[in-house]
Amino acid sequence: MSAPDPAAAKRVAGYRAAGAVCDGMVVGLGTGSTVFFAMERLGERIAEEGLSIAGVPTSYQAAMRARRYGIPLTGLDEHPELDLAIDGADQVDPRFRLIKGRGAALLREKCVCDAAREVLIVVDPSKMVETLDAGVPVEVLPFAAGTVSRRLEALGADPVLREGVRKDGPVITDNGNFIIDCGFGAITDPSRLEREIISIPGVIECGLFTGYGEKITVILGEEGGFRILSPG
Ligand SMILES: O=C(CO)[C@H](O)[C@H](O)COP(=O)(O)O
Repeated sequence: MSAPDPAAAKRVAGYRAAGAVCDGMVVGLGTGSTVFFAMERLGERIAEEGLSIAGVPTSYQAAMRARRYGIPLTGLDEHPELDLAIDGADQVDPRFRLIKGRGAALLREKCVCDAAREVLIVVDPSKMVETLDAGVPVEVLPFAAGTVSRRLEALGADPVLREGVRKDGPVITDNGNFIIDCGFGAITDPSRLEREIISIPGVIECGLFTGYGEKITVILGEEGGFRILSPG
């Protein structure tokens, strides 16, 4: 039996999400390999069907991809309420609480998730877990990285400043901040942990998304098809 192909599953999920977009919608565009498949398909629909939409990108990378695929862009100032957002995730639990931020786009991703009436989370099966236990990325004001790290340690984390790849020193986010990655082990109360992290002075945002389960639909791509998982 051949090994599962995450890229094939991601493509199925992304393409299915793009199929849910209707003419005239303003759509939040997440960051990451799965949502980029959705953007690829949206680009095809714009070219083939004349689909008319505008996208709100969550990172420079998402904006660059959108331009490549011919998706017109707008912002939250023009559209503080979005019809839909499409985004990926690093982990999803049965109550649709998420860990996001592998790509360091979590701050704008949370703004877009919050602004959207409906959110499609596109994932491959490796992302579905019973208990969230991946590292939680925390976006931090550089000035306060030291004090924030101490406070995160007091919450039980092992904070590690994220380093650049092909760039010396820390990753600088699209918003000019640092990312501190925090392993907590199995997270028994993700909502409480999210509240505790974001209440630390100097923390801009964290990658726990625990308050959006009601408006999230998960599109779980598999090699041979997909499953739509609804809240509740
Ligand atoms: O949160 C994210 C970026 O900050 C991504 O959505 C998440 O990491 C999933 O990425 P991929 O679809 O490439 O697995």
